[in-house]
Amino acid sequence: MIIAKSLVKTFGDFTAVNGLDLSIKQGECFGLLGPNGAGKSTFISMTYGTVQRTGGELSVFGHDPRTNSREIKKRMGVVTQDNALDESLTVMENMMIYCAFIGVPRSERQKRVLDLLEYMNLTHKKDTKILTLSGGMKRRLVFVRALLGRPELLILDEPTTGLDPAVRHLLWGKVKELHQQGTTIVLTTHYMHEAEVLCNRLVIMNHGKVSAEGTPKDMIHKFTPGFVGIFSLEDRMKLADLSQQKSFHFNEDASGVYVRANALSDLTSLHSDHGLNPLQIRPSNLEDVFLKLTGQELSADA
Ligand SMILES: Nc1ncnc2c1ncn2[C@@H]1O[C@H](COP(=O)(O)OP(=O)(O)OP(=O)(O)O)[C@@H](O)[C@H]1O
Repeated sequence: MIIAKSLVKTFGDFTAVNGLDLSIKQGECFGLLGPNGAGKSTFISMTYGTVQRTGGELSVFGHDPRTNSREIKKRMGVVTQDNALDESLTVMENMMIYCAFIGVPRSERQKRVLDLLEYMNLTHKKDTKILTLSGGMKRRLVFVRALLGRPELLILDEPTTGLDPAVRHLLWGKVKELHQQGTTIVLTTHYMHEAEVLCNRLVIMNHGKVSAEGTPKDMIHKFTPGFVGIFSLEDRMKLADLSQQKSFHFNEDASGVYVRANALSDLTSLHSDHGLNPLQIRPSNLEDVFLKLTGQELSADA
């Protein structure tokens, strides 16, 4: 559905996307992860022709966005990072104007808007001015807007940033539902848990290209297998010594010392053999992979 080959985008002498290769298939919920500035939004903007590529190849639904972005936009819905709603108009007015803009037949507009407002639990706000909506309501409304064209492909650019847990969980449910109904989804997020919950496949981007690709499970298994024990900072010296001897992966930040080991028993033995009590032990997760691959892991053995 989206194929990028050696894709490049430069802004002046700065290269934002630097030889990106990826292929997103119909029916996937595909995650694009990467640190700030990795080139995720630039890539997304290239898929619908708002940003023109500098080099390489890009096709979406078999079309080149450089020459055929209209065809692509008809079949795609986008939840952008900024809401871009007309604050002085009501919810209904905003959505009706958007329906006209994307060419929904006049006779269908009202029903389509009302159905989607219902779907996103916003019916009671239909005559309310955007100005008075909460951040969570505005985000849900941007989802409504993205779905008005009944897209085959839904692009979600950091869809839950800044939202409270209840709204985030509600949106996760909706994304899962849309995916189950056959919508192809491309998601960028800085919440690793969100990517683990929603994505069947993902890439981690760094400096404008793909660092790693796979299912969340495979990536964890490949790059950071095992378990992580979190210890108090007071234990840092003892743990640093033991990590050298036992080749544990050892990191620390302001909240504690993180020790990753392949086997759970390696961590529990720190308690039985050395009197070191973990505050928590958890299976390693996508955040561990992300920190490792983007070079942000503070590691004694790095
Ligand atoms: N129009 C532009 N002109 C100049 N530089 C740009 C432009 N758009 C993006 N960039 C730069 O390209 C790089 C990649 O930006 P991009 O927004 O694609 O990253 P991102 O991975 O989406 O980051 P974030 O997670 O912060 O949204 C950044 O360094 C950014 O400053």
